Amino acid sequence: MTSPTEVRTRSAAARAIEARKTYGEGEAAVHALAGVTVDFPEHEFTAIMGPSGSGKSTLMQCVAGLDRLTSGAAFIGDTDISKLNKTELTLLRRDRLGFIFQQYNLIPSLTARENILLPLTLAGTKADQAWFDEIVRTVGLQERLGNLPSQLSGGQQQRVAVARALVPKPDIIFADEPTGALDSRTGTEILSFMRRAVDDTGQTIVMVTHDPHAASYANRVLFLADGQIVDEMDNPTSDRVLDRMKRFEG
Ligand SMILES: Nc1ncnc2c1ncn2[C@@H]1O[C@H](COP(=O)(O)OP(=O)(O)OP(=O)(O)O)[C@@H](O)[C@H]1O
Repeated sequence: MTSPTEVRTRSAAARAIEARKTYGEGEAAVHALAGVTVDFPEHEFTAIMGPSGSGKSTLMQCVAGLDRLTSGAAFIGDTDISKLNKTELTLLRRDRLGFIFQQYNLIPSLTARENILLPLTLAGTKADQAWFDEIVRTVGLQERLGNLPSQLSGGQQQRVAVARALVPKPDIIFADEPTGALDSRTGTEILSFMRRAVDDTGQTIVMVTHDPHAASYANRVLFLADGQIVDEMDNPTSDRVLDRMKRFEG
């Protein structure tokens, strides 16, 4: 039977419906999201761009259950997360979502292997060994699994974070400026790997970025301004994204 929080949606891994988020009250109110309706289709890589303060992180955080909408609804698959309590939300994030942030958020006292396996350890489940090996090989960490984060370069630490997000096979991965702290070569490697995860394993990724090059790895770019989606672009190239971003400055 379908519970009250389940509704039929098409093949969206996540979606927002009339999403509004207001900080503060009265004259001081900031409408970080001013009515956003959007689908994040399964097996696609979506980038979210827009000027500073346009609401990118707020949209991602509210769809990923890290923050609550003021009104409207956010869905992960068929689950209306605005109706979940705190514990249900924590479990949903743990069991169904993956996260990659600009700061890698690795546990300093755990090895690379333990960090990668942490979400599964917390959930009390075991890794699919073949899948773990494949991910580790693809991100090139075979020789580094026994190292602590402090013994790894920034790029290697972000590879651990990407592997940690992918190993549990989440329904969707949310990435906030995942390459923001990396040099361009390492950033490109990470983006290529994220792209391959979508193409080869059917992963779904939503990524907030300021970088037109990073956005060019996506299937589609959403452009936000003043808390609203003002444009979108399929099959983006760096140049087309850059041109579109320049129009925000005019
Ligand atoms: N906790 C908060 N309290 C008050 N205002 C907030 C809070 N978080 C965000 N805002 C405001 O909401 C708006 C949207 O912020 P958000 O961080 O989503 O933008 P962004 O597009 O991700 O920006 P950036 O590119 O600079 O990271 C901004 O005006 C911001 O100042």
